[in-house]
Amino acid sequence: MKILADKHIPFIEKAIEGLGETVIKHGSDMSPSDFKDIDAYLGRSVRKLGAEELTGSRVQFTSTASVGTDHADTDYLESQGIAFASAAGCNAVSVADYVTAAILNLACRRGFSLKGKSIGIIGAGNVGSRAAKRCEGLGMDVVLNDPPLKRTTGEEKYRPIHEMLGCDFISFHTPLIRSGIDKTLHYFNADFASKIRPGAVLINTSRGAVADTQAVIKALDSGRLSDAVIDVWEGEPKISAPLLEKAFIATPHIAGHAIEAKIRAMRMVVNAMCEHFQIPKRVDEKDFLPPPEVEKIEIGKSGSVECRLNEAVKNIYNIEKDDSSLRKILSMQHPQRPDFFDSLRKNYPVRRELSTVKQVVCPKEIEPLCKAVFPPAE
Ligand SMILES: NC(=O)C1=CN([C@@H]2O[C@H](COP(=O)(O)OP(=O)(O)OC[C@H]3O[C@@H](n4cnc5c(N)ncnc54)[C@H](O)[C@@H]3O)[C@@H](O)[C@H]2O)C=CC1
Ligand SMILES: O=C(O)C(=O)[C@H](O)COP(=O)(O)O
Repeated sequence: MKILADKHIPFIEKAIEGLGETVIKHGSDMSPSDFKDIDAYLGRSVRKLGAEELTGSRVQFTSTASVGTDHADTDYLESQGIAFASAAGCNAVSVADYVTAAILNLACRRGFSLKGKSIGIIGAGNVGSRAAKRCEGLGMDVVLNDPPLKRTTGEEKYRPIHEMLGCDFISFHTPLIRSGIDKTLHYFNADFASKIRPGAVLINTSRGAVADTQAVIKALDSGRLSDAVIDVWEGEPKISAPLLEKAFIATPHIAGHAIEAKIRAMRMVVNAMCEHFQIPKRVDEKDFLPPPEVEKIEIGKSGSVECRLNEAVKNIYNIEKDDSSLRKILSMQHPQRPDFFDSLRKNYPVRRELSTVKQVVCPKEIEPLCKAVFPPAE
């Protein structure tokens, strides 16, 4: 068996050792000829996957170590009888950590309290539902919107979109869907912007093209949006410099990049491949996870709750570092920028999920908030 795998799936070489011939490359360095004589492909979201790569290939099994599958032509794969696996839910905790870190950071630096602020969560799946729980725990009013879940479950907790237009924060957690009744392509556009609460905050950790870049820039310029937290960008790795300049927090598509999430994704796709080929081997993420780095965090006693929690979170995940790394792009020549964006993602430092801290010493009066920010490991 011959396997083509993305070099930046952590521990991939070790995990597939002994399973056959392996070719390990970074996704953006792979060319269609790399796919010709392979049986299995273990990829990431950085490389598209469809007819161009697979026509004439003998590949039987393909996969992506990500949740989003918009880079893969799943209709084509199905029509060719090629198996395809993704890593559903692998990084939901990591993205929820990111949203928590972003909201606390924004509230602290802008000097407002989160208590009683409202957030509309569009897409209440693995990420959205976890982000919602954290926000509720922080005292925010949460409105969920998820028409597909509303249709399948009938549950009242999924509200129509117009009910969240008045929210202080709007956070996107949908897949990128290009057409049909659940289309999310350019969901945030000029029309949407004209209906939201003036001064709202936009958070986009879903896919760049869920928001129309020009509409976000205009909404920031006009004050329709007071701030934006942008992790995902239209046309990555070529990103909009004007949006980067205007965003309050801007990061290089790393919300889901906690090491736990990446190893979970690796485990899911390798095991799916072994199952497909009826190979008895299974990998276990415990064999790859490094020990937690931070044993104990003490929450400070002075300052606003938001700033104290923000400082506590920074002990494990400092979102400001990711933001300032990305802003270095602005001092570079245009042709160098996409490679720099890519390199920040390829060489992302080890980041731990917030739940890995063993002990959080928290003043009694804010205990529920500490629990929301540092939830028990799942
Ligand atoms: N920035 C990052 O690093 C990451 C980004 N993502 C992106 O976030 C998305 C969500 O991730 P998960 O929660 O794990 O996926 P999920 O599949 O568990 O949840 C997505 C939810 O969106 C809902 N949905 C679909 N169309 C919708 C619409 N038009 N309006 C409202 N809701 C809609 C679905 O019913 C589903 O419940 C992924 O598809 C991916 O594109 C995911 C992980 C990491
Ligand atoms: O899972 C997803 O969807 C994401 O957006 C991941 O964070 C993408 O990770 P890579 O495939 O770029 O490693």
